[in-house]
Amino acid sequence: MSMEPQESLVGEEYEVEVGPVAHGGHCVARTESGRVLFVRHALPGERVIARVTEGEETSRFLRADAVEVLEASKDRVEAPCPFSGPGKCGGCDWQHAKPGAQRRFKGEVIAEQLQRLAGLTPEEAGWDGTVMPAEGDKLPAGQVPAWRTRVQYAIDAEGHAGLRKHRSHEVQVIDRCLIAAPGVSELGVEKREWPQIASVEAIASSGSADRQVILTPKPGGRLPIVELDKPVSVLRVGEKDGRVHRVHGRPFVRERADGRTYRVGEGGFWQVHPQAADTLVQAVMQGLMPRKGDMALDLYCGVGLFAGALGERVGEKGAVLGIESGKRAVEDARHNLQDLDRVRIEHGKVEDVMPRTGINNADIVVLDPPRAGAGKKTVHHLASLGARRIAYVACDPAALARDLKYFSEVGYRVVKLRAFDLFPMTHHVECVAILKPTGNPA
Ligand SMILES: C[S@@+](CC[C@H](N)C(=O)[O-])C[C@H]1O[C@@H](n2cnc3c(N)ncnc32)[C@H](O)[C@@H]1O
Repeated sequence: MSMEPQESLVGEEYEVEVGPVAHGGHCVARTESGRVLFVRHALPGERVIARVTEGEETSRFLRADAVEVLEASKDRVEAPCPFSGPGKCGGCDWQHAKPGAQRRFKGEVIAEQLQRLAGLTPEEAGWDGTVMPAEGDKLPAGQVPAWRTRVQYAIDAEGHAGLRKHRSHEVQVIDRCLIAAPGVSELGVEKREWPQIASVEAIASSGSADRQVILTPKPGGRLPIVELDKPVSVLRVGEKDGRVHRVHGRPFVRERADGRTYRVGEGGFWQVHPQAADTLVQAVMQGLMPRKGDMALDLYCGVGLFAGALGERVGEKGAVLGIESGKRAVEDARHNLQDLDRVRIEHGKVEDVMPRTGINNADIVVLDPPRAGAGKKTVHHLASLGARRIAYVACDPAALARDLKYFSEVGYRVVKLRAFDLFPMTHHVECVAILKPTGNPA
């Protein structure tokens, strides 16, 4: 292997015609010599000047920003956020696109991943090709949905709060994040200084008035007295153990979904969009159609969102088993579902707990894995349980498509797929796929 220093192409500019959207919040373009560019801040069909932000002579592809638009797409709008644009905040990918176009791009990415990794057309996946906005997010032109109930602020060397630039540790200082939920903005994290602090996560529950900040001090840094514009509970990340500890106030926030209250402690997972938990529960229950007496699994169950919904529906003769690897989330799930004695929560990794507990059958299954997906081993194990329906909740269409392919190898086919825009302005999208055993019309 040659150890010659490679010539950086950062700063080089190319005039290009912009091609389709690719997974990750950018578009594909080619230079005259055929080199592939992943261009941010561009839209399909535009002619732009793309300035390279990452890459060398020998790189397989280059990353670039559209720094000048020569021919604009009809989908382009002026980015409503002043901190969006080349070299600025990396949080949003599609501020410069109309909301309908953003959803269309996300749909194109899902279609491409399904075709490439699972060999499925939208029709074969039981998908109408649409990406649905969350309830209340269809706003008049120029208005932006303020949906983000959890914001991870990075703190710069002077102690100012901001957000990280794209693929960088640099901080874009901001005075307001346009997509932050009002409960987060009202705290005024951006208005004060945070010496000795590396990051501040601000959480505003959408199901209660609970507000929380989780502080990560710099190495050796001391915690400040936290005075914000609204009362908050304060937690900190321990320097030695990396775990979240209570400083004052409640160590959890209370969220609501499907008519139940869920305690979410110490930085545990909860969907970030206020409509997301209810939207996903509804889609999963419509797809699984639980029956009284069913044996149900909720894999990667977090604080018990789907286990709670299933526990309500399978009746006293049914049973629900949730599996979750986060210790604190398991405690919360057990607390949240203590009134449902048919629900049991096991602590551990799905791939370890399933074989260990000897689960060998289930009527219905929901799985909601992290971005990496479930993987071949878990998919194959799941298929052996003989469930009549499986609901797969996915935040990464590439991992979903790969896992759908694994399911198809072991006798399960996707019969319905729905996609939801639960992350407006960003490239993220949530999918719910419903699978049935091949050849089973029920
Ligand atoms: C996308 S979240 C879903 C949580 C829950 N279904 C919800 O909607 O609130 C994924 C969860 O899986 C957990 N997790 C990650 N890897 C795991 C594994 N290998 N086995 C079990 N749980 C895992 C995480 O701690 C997280 O709570």
